[in-house]
Formats: sequence, C-alpha cells, structure tokens
Amino acid sequence: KDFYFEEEPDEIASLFRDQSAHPSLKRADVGPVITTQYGGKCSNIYTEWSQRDLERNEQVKFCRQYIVFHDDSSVVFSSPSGNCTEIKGELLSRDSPSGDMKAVVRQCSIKGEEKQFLEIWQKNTKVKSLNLTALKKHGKVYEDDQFGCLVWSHSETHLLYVAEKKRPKAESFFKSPESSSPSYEDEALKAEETVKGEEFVYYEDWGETLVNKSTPVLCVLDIEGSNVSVLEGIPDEVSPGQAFWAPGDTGVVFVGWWSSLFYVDLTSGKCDQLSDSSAVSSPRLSPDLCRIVYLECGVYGPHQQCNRLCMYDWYTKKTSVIVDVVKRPREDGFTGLYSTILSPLCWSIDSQRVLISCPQKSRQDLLVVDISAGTVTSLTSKSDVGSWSLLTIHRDLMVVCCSSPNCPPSLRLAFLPERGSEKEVCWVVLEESPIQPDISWQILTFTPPPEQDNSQYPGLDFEALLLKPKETKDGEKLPLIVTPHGGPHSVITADWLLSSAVFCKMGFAVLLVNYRGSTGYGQDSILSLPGNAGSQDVKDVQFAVESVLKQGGFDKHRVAIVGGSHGGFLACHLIGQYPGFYRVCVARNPVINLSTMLGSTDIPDWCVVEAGYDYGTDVMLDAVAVGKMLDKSPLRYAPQVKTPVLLTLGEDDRRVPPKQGIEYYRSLKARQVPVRLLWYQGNNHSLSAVDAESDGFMNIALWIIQHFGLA
Ligand SMILES: CC(=O)N[C@@H](C)C(=O)N[C@@H](C)C(=O)O
Repeated sequence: KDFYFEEEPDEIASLFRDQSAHPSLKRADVGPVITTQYGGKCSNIYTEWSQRDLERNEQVKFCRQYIVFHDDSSVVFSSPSGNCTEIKGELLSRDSPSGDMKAVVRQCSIKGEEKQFLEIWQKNTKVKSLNLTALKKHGKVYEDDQFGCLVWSHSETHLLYVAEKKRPKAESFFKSPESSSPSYEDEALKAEETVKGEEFVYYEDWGETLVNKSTPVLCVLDIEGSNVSVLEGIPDEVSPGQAFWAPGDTGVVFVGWWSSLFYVDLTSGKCDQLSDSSAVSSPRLSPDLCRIVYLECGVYGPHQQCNRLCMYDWYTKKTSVIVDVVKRPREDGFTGLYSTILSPLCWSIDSQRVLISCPQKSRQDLLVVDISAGTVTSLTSKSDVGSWSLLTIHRDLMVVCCSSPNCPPSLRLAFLPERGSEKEVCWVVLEESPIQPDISWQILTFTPPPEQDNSQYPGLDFEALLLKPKETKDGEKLPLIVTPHGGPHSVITADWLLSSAVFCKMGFAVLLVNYRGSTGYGQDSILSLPGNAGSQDVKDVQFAVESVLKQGGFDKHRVAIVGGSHGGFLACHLIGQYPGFYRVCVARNPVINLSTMLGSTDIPDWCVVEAGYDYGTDVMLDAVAVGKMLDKSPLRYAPQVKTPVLLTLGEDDRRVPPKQGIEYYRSLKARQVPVRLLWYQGNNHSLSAVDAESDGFMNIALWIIQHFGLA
C-alpha cells in the first residue's frame, strides 16, 4: 500500500479512529481466594480500562472480570468471566479487605445539579447511599492521584477519604433579609453559617489538574451510624492526602504537604511527623502491618528527580533508606527509581519484597526490591516488550499491563517467584492485543561529541526511540518526525504511543529523543540540565537527528519537529538555532519566554531552577537573572526562524499559560513566518480532551504533509 500521506484526510482520520480504539488499562484488583468443592483455588480479577469514544467525545471507562484458577504459586487456568460493562459516574471505588463489600463515591446530576454520593454495596444490594453534598460536612471529594483516596478501615466499619474543606457561605453586605433565607425545605442549608464580605476572596489552589482544590481535609464515614466527620488535629499549614488506616485503626497515616509523612491519632487528635521534611509520596503499608515504604526526594531543585525508597518501621519508629538515589546507571543495569506513584498494592505476601514499575532508560521495567538486602532485581529487563506497568500484586499474584510501540496495552499475570529465583517468572496473557506488524522500533544510544560534553557531569550518554514503517519501497527515503519530550525531566519509554503509531502507519519515521536531563538515566543526567536548558538539550536533539540522518534511508529535506511544553520549548529553539533545517514545526503549549512565564505559571520554581538559579519561596530575581531567563528562551531566536509553525494551545493551561504561545505567534507573524494557531477551549496543558486530541492530531498531520510538499 502507498503511504497515507498520499491519501485524503478522511483516510488519515479513519486510521486515527482505528488506532484510537485500543483501550488502555487503568486498574486491576485481585479478589479473595475461593476454594472449589474439589479443593482447587480460584480468584476473580477485576480490571478497569479506558477508551476514547470519538462519537460521544469522551473517554469511556469500563470494567471486565476474569477468573483465574491457581495453586498459590502458578496459574493453572484463566479466562474472561463475562463481557465489558461501562462504568458511569464513579469517582472512586474500593472493595473492602475481605472482598465482602464495595464502596463507591459517585457523582451524578439530579435535576441539573451535580451531587456526590457515598455508596456501600454488599452482595447484590446497595445497602447505603449517603448524599455527601446534602450533608454539607465538606466540599467536593478529591478523586485525583495527588491527594485522593478511598480506604476501608481494617475492621471494615469506617471509610477514609479526602475532600475540600467546607467554606462558610459568603453573602453580600447588601442582601436583603428576606432573600437570604432559602425558600425551600433544606434543613442543612437553613442552618448554614453565612459570612458577609467574603464573596470575592481569592482561594489559591494546587494548580494544573488540581484546579479548585485548595484546602484538603481528611474525612471519615462511620458506616453503621452513617456519620461523616472531618478529622481534627492536623495543623492548618499541612495539606493532607494519600491517607490510609494505621495498624489497629488507631489513627490515620497520610502525606502532608509541606512534604512529609504524618500520623494523626484518632483518640488524642495528636499529629506526629514520621519522616524528614522532604517530598514524600505513595506510602504503602506491608501485609504484616509492620512497615511503611514510601518514595522520597528533595523538595527543591528540578521536578521529578531520582527517588529514594524509604521505610518506616511502625514498632521501632525507625526510618531507613532501602534504595538510595543512583547517580549513574549501575553495572547491573539499575538506573534508579523514577516512579512518582507506587501501585496501591506493591508488597509481596511475606512483607519482604516491594514491586515497582519504573523507567529504566527508554524502557519501563518491573523491579523487585528486597527490603532486608536492599537489592533491586529486574523481572523484565530481558523481555522484548518495551513497557511493563504493575497494576497490583495480591498474595504474590502480579497483574501487569504490557505494551510496546508496535503493540497496544495487554493484560498479563504471574506469581512472583521465590526470593532468588525472580528471573523465572511465567507470564500468562489474560487479554491479548493485536501486534502491529507494519511498525518496527529500536532504541538508539548517543554519546555527545567532546565539545558538547558537560564538564560538571562528564561522560553522560542519552537515547532515542526510533519507529519506522516496516516496509518501505525500494530507494524511498522516509520523511522524519522528531519529538523531544517535555518536562524536561521526564522520559519517553517504549510504550504504545498512539500518535507515533499512526504517523508510522502513514509512512513517517518517528524519532523520540530522551536527551540528557531525562529521567531514568541516573540523577547526574537530571542535574546536568538546569542552567543549560535551551543549549545542552537542544544540541542533544540536533545531534540525535543528524546521527540518524547519517544512517541513510531518511529524507533530510523532510524533517519535522514536534513537541509539547518543554518539548515545545525545544522545538521552537531548534527552528531558531538551526534555521531552515526543519521543514515544519508543531508546538503544543510551548514554553516561549521563561521570564514572562515566571509570573503566570503554577510552577514558578521550575522557571528559576531550569534557568540555573536556586529557588526559595521568597526569591526575588534581579534584572540580570530575568535577562538570562529571556536569553535562554526560544523567543530570543524568533528573528532567525524560517520554518512554518503550528501552535496548539489550551485555553485553561495553568502550567504553561497560553499567553506564552501567543507571544510566539505575534513574534512570528510580525516577521511574516507562516504560523497557524489552534485554540482549544476547556482544555488544559495536556490537550487531552478527546476532541482536542483527535482534532490536534489531524491538524498536525495535515500541517506536516502540506509543508513537506506531499499534499
Ligand atoms: C514540570 C513541568 O510540568 N514542566 C512543563 C513545562 C512540561 O514540560 N511538562 C511536560 C511534562 C508536558 O509534556 O506537559
């Protein structure tokens, strides 16, 4: 078949539609062991998936269950146990530890008003449905990964969750008395305290993806008494989240931002700090209820650094570091811990090992940490699959999601082998996904030339993923789309990547560059970039592109640069620093001018740190520093740009506000550089709403085809 860039837009849209139908795995839970009358054991596996529905313009969430027969160390037989069911309105849901009950926080619209309910299900009945909105004990429930949780007490009598603190009802000084009392029968509302003069008070929130989340509080439902209470004793300056019940249900352990692990005792209301004041996340209690592991890194400096895995012993109250920060990749291949979230269940049944899925260079591997020895063993480093994500581990049954650039997500499971035999895992595929035979992929390693070596952090290599159509016509040179990731401290691992796969099916090669500064390559690589953003990262991308072009088989006159956020910063830098090299450019919510972004973003520290300065909350930059920030920004190179630019901007982006893209748009327009701007209303930084993503893809594809002269 000829390549799709020779085809009509409708055919490209149809290709995108087909590939966007591959669902992604979001969650898996292993149910209790059931022993059959013949002595066999089986467990139910509950899975949640999400899939784009282009017709309805939404991500639909659905579940599917599987039955797995096993002998506690190997899977004997497994099969789906029914079809998929769509899940509507569930913000959070959790089975009780025994598996007998299920709790759901549901949002639904009643007579046009959004309400939140907390439901308890048992057997085939909804035994309780509490209207949290009407109770008015708190504001909306937090359902995000940063703060949110829904946790059963060990006794299964109470539920713990996080919600916005209740605010007193504010009303005008000039509201007449008769209009201030509600006309309808709502006792809770009538009794509500009102304050005057607070109507226009500004409440700062937690920013991008956490908009309107301002003051989280821990809430407890006493199921029997249907009573919700807000936990007291937590200092006002601490914002709690990621909470769970302490052993014996004596209190609650939580992450409190300013960042630390805390314990609040339910009887005394006393709140104790359990860890040092560093950025703590994902505390997880061991099955024997004796230890808590958690991830930790420094509060200041670059976002997304190499983490430590720490452990707090509940009984000795001692904290230890199990896995420390890794500066350079180790001989055995381990490069450090870069996950931001541990799987909700991550312990082996004997409470001796912890499982973590984590970027290791350009792959995502499944690692086993032995807490006594502090050793890290990869279960997957030798596999052909590019990315392994742990969904859960329960009684040593691991449920994982696997994918590769040529294979959409599939569901596998296996028992964790005994200590010392970790390499002998025997994976069983529960839900296969169709391998895409027309896509080939490889990981390339680059050593920067001596003049581009970093004198403070010498000898750092970097990598890129190269996707190519498997079949090419004889002598045909492939047009190339280059994509540096954002962050800059993030990484593109060898997962299923929708737009890259579609581009590849259209006949483009795609180069995804993990320049120095990416996560997954050791802390030194991360630290090598701040202060050198806009030069070291730009040169790495250019070096990778030129090296790939030298391999032959690529059309050096048809190279596109496409990036988002810091990747957009790099795209705009590259077209300014290498004028004419790139035939076409696309930038999603790009960082254009660090000095103006500083005052408008939700991460001002990021601007300061990446520009090479130390950040403190009371930082006051002088004119020289602000000038340096401009110097390091793509806007500085706008006068050199010749390449046509497509900008895709999210109106509600709090991370890189769209005014950044507008600054570039105006600058290019003034210089008669072809520029087109797509403005996505109701979208934030990721532009991930189904219509924004699909429209963005089509516009990007057509913009590239047009400017490659292939239309
Ligand atoms: C830390 C951070 O959010 N940086 C942004 C400027 C950024 O580059 N974000 C990346 C991860 C993105 O792709 O959105």
